[in-house]
Amino acid sequence: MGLFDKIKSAFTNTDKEIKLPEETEQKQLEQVKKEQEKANSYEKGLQKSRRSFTRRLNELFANFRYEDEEFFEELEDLLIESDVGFEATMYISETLRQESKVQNVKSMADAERVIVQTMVDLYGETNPDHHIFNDNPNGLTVILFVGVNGVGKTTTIAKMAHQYIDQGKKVVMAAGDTFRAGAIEQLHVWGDRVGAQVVSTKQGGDPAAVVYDGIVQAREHQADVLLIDTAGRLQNKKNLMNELEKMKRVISREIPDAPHETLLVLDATTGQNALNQAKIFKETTDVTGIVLTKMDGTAKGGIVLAIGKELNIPVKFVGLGETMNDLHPFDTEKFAYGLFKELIQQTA
Ligand SMILES: Nc1nc2c(ncn2[C@@H]2O[C@H](COP(=O)(O)OP(=O)(O)OP(=O)(O)O)[C@@H](O)[C@H]2O)c(=O)[nH]1
Repeated sequence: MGLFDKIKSAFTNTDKEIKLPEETEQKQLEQVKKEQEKANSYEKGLQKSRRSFTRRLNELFANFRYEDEEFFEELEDLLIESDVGFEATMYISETLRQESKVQNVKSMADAERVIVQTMVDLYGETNPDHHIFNDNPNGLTVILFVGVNGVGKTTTIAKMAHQYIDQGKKVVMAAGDTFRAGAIEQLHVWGDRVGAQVVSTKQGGDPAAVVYDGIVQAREHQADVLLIDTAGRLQNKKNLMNELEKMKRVISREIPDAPHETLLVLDATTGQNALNQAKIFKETTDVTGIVLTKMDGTAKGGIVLAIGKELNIPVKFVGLGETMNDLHPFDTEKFAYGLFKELIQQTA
């Protein structure tokens, strides 16, 4: 069953009252409540994109006949402007053309269903590894964060620290961005707020030395997780590569399988720019996953499809707001439902 059918069947079943056995433990009820809250965060966080896409698609169907070439041109424009990316746009448009030819599309409603179904299924197909998170079951998990300045890297580290601490884990953060004025101080402020120890040096110091100190401190305090901030200078690719490689060498010398994850943080509101950054980082270092921040701040929510089709790096987390609880592991079903809720309901 494709993702679309899965979501649709889940949606059409929501009217049925879920009867939990009377002896359901408080813990289970809390778990159900937490899941519901998570689903709501997706719906709330993706509201801007959902409203914009639904409105524009409805306008398209009101103004054009789906059999006309003009319709396809308008559809492609709409998708490109929603940051879906060239490859995914062409794939969606081509799928509709094919389906029209084999006569599976007889009405506007059919055409709308094909578009939404193709997009939803693409979310599932292009990002199959999103749920894989390599933590270290036998000790310290080391996560390296890379990305240019201002994308929300420090805030993402703080959010992740907060969530680990919430689970009862001990977290150390290493201020490996020794380049940007204020970056070290910013991480200290977050460390105090969330209750994580921060290891740092002075501005201009050697980031690899900070990483080493971070590992020493994490071991000394028997921490579960070490989160490492890095500087994100793209102007000089060679320097960036050398700096990241040196940090990674220090880490893997101390802990052979580490870093367990190298997460690239991208700002969803920057569209094509974010994609270009990702291409450079991909050439520079071994990125294991993407954190897409500020999804709540964009009306062009298609960027996950562009990343999936063009980069082949799984999106593992999404930022859906500014509070500490607004960072979520990427969930294809909740994400696609959050984006297409009304359109899926229309086809139900
Ligand atoms: N709305 C919204 N804002 C976010 C999200 N993630 C981060 N931000 C905001 O983005 C701004 C920039 O975040 P920072 O964490 O300071 O940026 P940064 O990438 O650490 O900057 P550098 O340290 O220079 O790399 C802050 O105002 C954050 O609150 C998100 O998911 N949604």
